[in-house]
Amino acid sequence: MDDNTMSGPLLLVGCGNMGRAMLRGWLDAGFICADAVHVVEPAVSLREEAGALGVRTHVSTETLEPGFKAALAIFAVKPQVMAAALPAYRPHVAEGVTVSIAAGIPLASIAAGLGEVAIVRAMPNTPAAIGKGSIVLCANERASAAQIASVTGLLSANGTVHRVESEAAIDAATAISGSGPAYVFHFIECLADAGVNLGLPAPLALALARETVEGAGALAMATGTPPSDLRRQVTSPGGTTEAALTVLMGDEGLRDVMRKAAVAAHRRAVELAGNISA
Ligand SMILES: NC(=O)c1ccc[n+]([C@@H]2O[C@H](COP(=O)([O-])OP(=O)(O)OC[C@H]3O[C@@H](n4cnc5c(N)ncnc54)[C@H](OP(=O)(O)O)[C@@H]3O)[C@@H](O)[C@H]2O)c1
Ligand code: PRO
Repeated sequence: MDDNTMSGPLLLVGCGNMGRAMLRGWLDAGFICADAVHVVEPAVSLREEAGALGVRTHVSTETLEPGFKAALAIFAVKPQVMAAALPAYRPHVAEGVTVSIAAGIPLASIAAGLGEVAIVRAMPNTPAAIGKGSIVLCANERASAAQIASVTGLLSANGTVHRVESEAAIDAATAISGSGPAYVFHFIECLADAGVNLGLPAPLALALARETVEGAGALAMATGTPPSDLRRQVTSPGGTTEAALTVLMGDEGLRDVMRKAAVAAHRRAVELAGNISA
């Protein structure tokens, strides 16, 4: 590849929750043609779902053409299966750039499975399906500027791409933006439950919780105003928000809970690195 466009086939290995989200983002944005994409996915229902999007599907590497060379290969399989999965792809990825989105798995470990090839480690999140994801990436020394630009170009169909030089930042980002949508979805669940507890019908409580998170997120992005200022704008002295924030911002409040949750996620990312030999 000599610029930031795809000049050959794209190989997606694993089309579960995150692989499918990314594929949808690429296709919906028109960043790739479906018939340039080969998906390897052992699960029949997921393979059929991918096939319905127009991409070519394979149960394993055995049905890839023997001389198949991916310009860009994306590994979206669980960290625990990376070590076993990588070697079969060696002949197919040697000339392109490989992207791994597996939580915790270091660049060096991926190279141990694939050989000394160009590798980008990326951490996306599920809003990638609608082009609203956050993607953090870090490349090894084999990846050329053109290859990194090509990966960045593709992943920008999934959302905002942040390049980092330190691989350690990928594990930290995993705990914040990679897992983060689940924290926000749980917040929506909790806010809706609180509404039901106060007597609102469940569908109305859920609608209000979803709309509030969407609206507050959009306002935070649109204004660029610090979130602490936006919070103060909601908080009338002696009013209702202040009463609630006394609970949320008290000892062992949300800040403390969030920090502990992120530390637990980060610790797990570091543990997952042990699932493949370097
Ligand atoms: N989900 C997220 O929000 C998210 C966000 C950022 C990063 N990630 C990372 O993305 C990766 C995938 O996560 P996920 O949530 O999408 O998992 P998932 O839903 O389990 O999808 C992974 C898929 O890969 C398939 N697979 C297993 N071995 C394979 C092989 N050798 N070749 C091709 N496909 C194979 C699995 O099939 P079987 O189930 O039949 O084994 C499964 O359908 C993980 O490494 C995770 O850390 C996920
Ligand atoms: N989903 C993956 C996990 O839970 C990685 C970040 C989001 O491990």
